[in-house]
Amino acid sequence: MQLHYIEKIRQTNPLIHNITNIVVANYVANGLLALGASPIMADAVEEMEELAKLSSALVLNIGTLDSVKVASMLIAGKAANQQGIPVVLDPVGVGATTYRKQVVAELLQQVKFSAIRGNAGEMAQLAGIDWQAKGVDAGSGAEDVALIAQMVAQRYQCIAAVSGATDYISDGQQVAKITNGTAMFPKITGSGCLLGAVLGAFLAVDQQNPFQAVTQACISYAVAGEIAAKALQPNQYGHFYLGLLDSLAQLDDQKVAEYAQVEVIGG
Ligand SMILES: Nc1ncnc2c1ncn2[C@@H]1O[C@H](COP(=O)(O)OP(=O)(O)OP(=O)(O)O)[C@@H](O)[C@H]1O
Ligand SMILES: Cc1ncsc1CCO
Ligand SMILES: [Mg+2]
Repeated sequence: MQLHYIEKIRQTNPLIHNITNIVVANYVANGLLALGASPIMADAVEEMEELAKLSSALVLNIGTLDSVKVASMLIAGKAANQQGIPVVLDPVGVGATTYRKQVVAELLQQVKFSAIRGNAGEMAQLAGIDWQAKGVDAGSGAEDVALIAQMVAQRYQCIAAVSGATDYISDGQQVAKITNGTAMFPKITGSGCLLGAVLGAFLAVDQQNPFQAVTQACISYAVAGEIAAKALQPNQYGHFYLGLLDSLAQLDDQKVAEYAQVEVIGG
């Protein structure tokens, strides 16, 4: 079956509202543009409700959170729920501090998320599993990552996407295991944050099949990185940073299908 997510994104040019961190905001906006979506980065509490009416998806990323931003996230999330548009959570570094844990708990309580995306350390924290995370980096732990994805999906009734060398996507029952990608991804900052925004764009064009939308988003993004890395020496991280944007711009659904390395278990 040939899927047409990228074609649909380019045809409909969905507006993706991001409340994201100061490290990656510019990169995420450029990545969404390269893919064919339309980014808006906006934090002011005064404009959250209006933006929910214009946007096709909302992405909340707590990377550089503060109390003002969190207040906007809560209002934006609730307004997006009311409008029926998908909301994505990126719980950056959630295990690192008490404040991050408290904020994520409150967001999860007050906002219904279509998808939560994080690295293994962040998602293990949300699943309540013991894990040695390191700041915003994944760290290591003994637990089966597929199980972490399933647990997060069940606990928060959403699609869970755990990124890493292998990505695991779950709706609570099925788990998709994706082995595309490149070891250059963790050498640039914001690669996970951009993936969270890309989930927003894919969900925006297919609200009926969120598991499929998130799985295809993760495959497409990993394939874009894989193709970008092929043209580079192993340590050309700066070139990869830009090459990933070019590769997203050049990607199409056919190339994704050609490169996809995915296995779906359970269901
Ligand atoms: N070692 C690896 N080999 C292949 N692909 C990888 C590897 N590590 C990460 N990826 C890919 O990198 C992308 C970003 O995921 P990652 O888990 O690195 O995000 P993250 O830790 O949240 O990043 P950041 O916080 O810097 O934004 C995903 O598409 C994932 O598949
Ligand atoms: C490095 C860093 N610190 C807070 S957010 C962020 C971007 C990657 O998660
Ligand atoms: Mg991250």
